[in-house]
Amino acid sequence: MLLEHINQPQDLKKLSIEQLEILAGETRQFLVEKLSVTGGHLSPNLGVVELTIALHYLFNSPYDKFIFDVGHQSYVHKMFTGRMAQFDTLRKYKGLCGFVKRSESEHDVWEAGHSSTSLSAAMGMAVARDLKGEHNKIVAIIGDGALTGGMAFEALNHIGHEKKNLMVILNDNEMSIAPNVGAMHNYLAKIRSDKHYMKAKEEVEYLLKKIPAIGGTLAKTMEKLKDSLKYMLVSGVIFEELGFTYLGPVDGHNLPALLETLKQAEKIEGPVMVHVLTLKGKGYLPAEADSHTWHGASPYKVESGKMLQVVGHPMYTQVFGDTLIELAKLDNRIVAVTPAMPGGSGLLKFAKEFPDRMIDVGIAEQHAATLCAGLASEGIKPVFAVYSTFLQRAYDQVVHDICRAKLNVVFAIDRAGFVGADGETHHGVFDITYLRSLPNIVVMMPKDENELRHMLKTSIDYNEGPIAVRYPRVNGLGVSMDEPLKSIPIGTWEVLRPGDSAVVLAVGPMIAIALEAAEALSKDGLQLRVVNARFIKPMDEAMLLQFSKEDLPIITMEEGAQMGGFGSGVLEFYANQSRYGMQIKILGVPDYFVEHGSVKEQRQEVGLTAERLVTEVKALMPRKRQHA
Ligand SMILES: Cc1ncc(C[n+]2csc(CCOP(=O)(O)OP(=O)(O)O)c2C)c(N)n1
Ligand SMILES: CC(=O)[C@@H](O)[C@H](O)COP(=O)(O)O
Ligand SMILES: [Mg+2]
Repeated sequence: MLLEHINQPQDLKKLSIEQLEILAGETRQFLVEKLSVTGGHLSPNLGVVELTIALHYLFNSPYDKFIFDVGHQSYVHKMFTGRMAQFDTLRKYKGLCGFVKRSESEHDVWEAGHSSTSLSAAMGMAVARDLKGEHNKIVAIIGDGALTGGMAFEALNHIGHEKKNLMVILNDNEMSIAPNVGAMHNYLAKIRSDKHYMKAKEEVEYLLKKIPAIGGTLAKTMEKLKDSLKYMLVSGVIFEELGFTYLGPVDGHNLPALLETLKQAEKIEGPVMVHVLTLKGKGYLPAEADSHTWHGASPYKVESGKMLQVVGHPMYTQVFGDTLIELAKLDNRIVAVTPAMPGGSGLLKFAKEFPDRMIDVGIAEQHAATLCAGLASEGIKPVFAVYSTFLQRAYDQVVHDICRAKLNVVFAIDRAGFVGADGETHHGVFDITYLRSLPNIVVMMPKDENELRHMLKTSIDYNEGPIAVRYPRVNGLGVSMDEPLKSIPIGTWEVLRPGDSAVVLAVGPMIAIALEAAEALSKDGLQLRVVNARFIKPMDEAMLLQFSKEDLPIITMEEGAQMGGFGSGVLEFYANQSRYGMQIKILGVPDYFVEHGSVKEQRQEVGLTAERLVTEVKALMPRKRQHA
């Protein structure tokens, strides 16, 4: 096995081209086997095996810098940079990260997780290199999906203008997570698919090479025509217009062709775009056949290609999708908008049922948000289905275009709270903080999947401005969902368990944890009142005033940043009411980025557990007795 002798990129350089091709096969086998146990981003990584081999074969990482966009396709890079032995811990707690990670290796020069940052980072590194008088290569590897991100266009605009020496490898597999969308996608498809065009291009390029030998006036005329001919036939003319030298498209699985093109690119001054055509999922038939499903694979059986289904009640995501269909049947104002996550957001069935009321804008959260504002300004009821972490990308649009204008946009915020294996770049732990501080917005979170249904109904019925319902990346609790949809009065909480020792104001999945703690405390004679604080904004002020009258110690519990979160809101409320001397404890996510692992491990790490709540309630008791 060649693979076992690859401990560092230099080991690749000792191999012949034939051996590199054998190594590609062994690398795929390694990925398919390892990820059948750990799960992970299988199809993206199977698509970049030859490309990653070629990059490490030709260039000298970490002196030459590889910047992976998103970073979910960096497993092969990690294999060749000394981390093969750690793949059993991929995306596990304290194990190998599923994205590029500077702390793991000197070869990991740029961290991401969110899309479309690689070109800006590459430009920054190129400017830095030139200011320092260094001469290393800078290579950004960006997918066709990530290229639909606005940041990528901002960077292309700047790079093409500044003409810095850097290389952009466009890994074009025609897929985002789902099939890619947009005009850029269509343009790339034209380049990819126009075989006659490619043939003509080859013939004319052959002729252009012969011009000097033709001699006489024809040669002079052809010489004059050369640029316009080249211009006409350079397939990536859009990139050439932006100041790049475009090379390709080249077969991303043909190592000799890849190596030749990259060697050619290396010699070119200024920015170069190398257009590489790959097959997402290459080499593993189930992933080739359905690279959408195999984009983020659960553990699976290699032979059958059957993913091991997680047994449990429907995910909140599925309940969202089903409920939105139910609501959309009754209300034709409803339009769903997704930034390239139709599957992850649970909208595939909706898209089938209402094809003309489902909009996938590509990886373009900023555009998606203001598109929703435009829709709402004309009386449509847009439902912006977005992961909490990716909504961060559109913060100004939420502030400037939606909240300030008080437009009736519904935010269906999925992956709210810890997300598990994707880790720190993907947790939805900041949206409570960044939304509750905005005027005109309602923010709520259900206690279970049935209440999610009612909150969606509430959102559609609400016409006083923007409203957000956030829900976690977990299975529901298995509660009944038979009752007819009903609106919930805005700003009302509910007491789920009575008690007069202390009050816990719990948000979303923290409620189940609070009920477990209450049960344990009752065995010690302490009665914890459990409140479903389902409206983060506006809060139930009547209930808050009641608690201060009863002089009850209060604990808030949220799977979100403590800084500026729901608990902060409770503190602010009492401070503004001049209710001094209240005993209030905030349980949330501390002020650091929580790494990958399982949701359970992440909650354990930050103390969002029943045991912790029991301890905190007991710690508040003596002072309460002192009062008496
Ligand atoms: C800002 C942002 N939005 C959405 C995502 C979710 N996401 C992760 S990978 C991906 C598709 C990327 O497509 P492409 O760049 O073509 O890479 P491929 O998986 O095809 O190799 C998306 C939408 C993200 N990581 N960041
Ligand atoms: C890399 C990326 O951002 C997406 O693939 C993300 O990992 C999807 O997350 P879910 O698995 O929660 O849909
Ligand atoms: Mg792609």
